[in-house]
Amino acid sequence: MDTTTSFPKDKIKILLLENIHSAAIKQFNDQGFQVESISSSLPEEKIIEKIKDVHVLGLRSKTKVTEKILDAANRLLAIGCFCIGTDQVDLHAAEKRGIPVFNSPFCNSRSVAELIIAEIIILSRKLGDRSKEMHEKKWRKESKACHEIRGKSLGIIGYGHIGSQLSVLAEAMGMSVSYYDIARRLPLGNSKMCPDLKSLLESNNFITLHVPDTELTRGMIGEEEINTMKKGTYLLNASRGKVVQIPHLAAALRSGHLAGCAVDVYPSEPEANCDDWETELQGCPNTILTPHIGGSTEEAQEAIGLEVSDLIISFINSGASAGSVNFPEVTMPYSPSTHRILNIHNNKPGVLRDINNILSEFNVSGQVLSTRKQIGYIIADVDSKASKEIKKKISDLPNSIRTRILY
Ligand SMILES: NC(=O)c1ccc[n+]([C@@H]2O[C@H](COP(=O)([O-])OP(=O)(O)OC[C@H]3O[C@@H](n4cnc5c(N)ncnc54)[C@H](O)[C@@H]3O)[C@@H](O)[C@H]2O)c1
Ligand SMILES: O=C(O)[C@H](O)COP(=O)(O)O
Repeated sequence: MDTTTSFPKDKIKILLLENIHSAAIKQFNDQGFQVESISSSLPEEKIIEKIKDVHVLGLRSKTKVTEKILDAANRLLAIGCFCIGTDQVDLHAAEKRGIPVFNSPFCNSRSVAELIIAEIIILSRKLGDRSKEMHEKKWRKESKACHEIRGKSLGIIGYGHIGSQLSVLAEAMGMSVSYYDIARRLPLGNSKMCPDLKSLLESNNFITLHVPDTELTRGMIGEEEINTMKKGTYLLNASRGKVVQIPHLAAALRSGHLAGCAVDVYPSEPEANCDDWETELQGCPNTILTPHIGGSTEEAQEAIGLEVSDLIISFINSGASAGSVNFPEVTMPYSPSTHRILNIHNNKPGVLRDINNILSEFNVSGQVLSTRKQIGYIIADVDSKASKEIKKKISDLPNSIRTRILY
């Protein structure tokens, strides 16, 4: 392939935050890209300072990518969320600027499901308190209010990649499973769908949350929902921190209404490891607190690193946007001895006519277009002799947001 027109690969700058797995760094280095990897997240003002000449930003669940950051990111081609959640990125603002956001929709879902199974047993046998006592030289052997999980009931809120895997694992441990979801989901094994949230809350020994952070889920478990749960229920949250109203959870634990809880996510979380982090849940009985480690296994992080870096490399090298969460998904096989024009434009009537008026003067061997609410994305393989002229004409159109030329 003639690489005279593509942006030189060794000039492409990638900034990775939050200790993204070395598998991703290796993939980017193998492409000849420049990579800077930082183990922590960064506050908005620091990212604004660094983002000016960055082409790809990689992050996990902590880093907030705001419109203010995107306004400063005039070279940014793509964002990679090396995790499942993408609520930390202003997806609307990224779309408007023609910046695709890629994520890894399920590589760490098994890790979360296994953590929840472990925590259900730990809570049911009060292992957290027993272990803490042993470290304090206290021998406290007792079976009171300690139970097997076989024959107990698990209510899953959010029956997606994590919830459904958890359903199968819980049934394998002898639990009965019900779930509540706003979408129709295939019940796996003998699990039962609850018609509404209330019926799930009032009928399960263990209740676990596996929903995204959305307008609908923020604060969805508050005082009323906790009071709907039977006395002695256990609550687990490894979804997003704003889903459960912590003060009401802490009160229910201290009053004895809830028998225990396991929390992995919090309304606000530190940008890096620290020694002074506080939550109202500290000191509550039979309470397991973990620092957002649901997806933190070697297996999950390596798989995520490979998956998301592959998606980004493919977008940089061929314009393929499959796997993005906020962008029209377009891919097109390579056409030999052509140059590839990538154009992202405002999705307005007449734009395609203007582009095709330009392309119609030249030999086009392939063209694919897809649109979303705000933007359209077109890939066209054109005569390499005319590609620079075509790129300039399309780039100059009033509704063009970004136009690239490859090969
Ligand atoms: N603690 C961690 O380390 C960790 C790891 C991975 C994912 N997560 C979080 O868990 C969430 C779920 O992950 P997933 O892979 O299962 O996502 P998913 O998209 O596969 O499943 C989410 C499910 O929740 C349902 N849902 C959405 N809004 C709902 C509502 N208001 N009521 C009931 N159900 C609702 C959806 O229909 C979907 O079935 C992610 O969005 C992420 O925020 C946390
Ligand atoms: O969204 C996710 O996948 C989880 O919250 C994991 O986030 P992390 O990669 O920051 O651990």
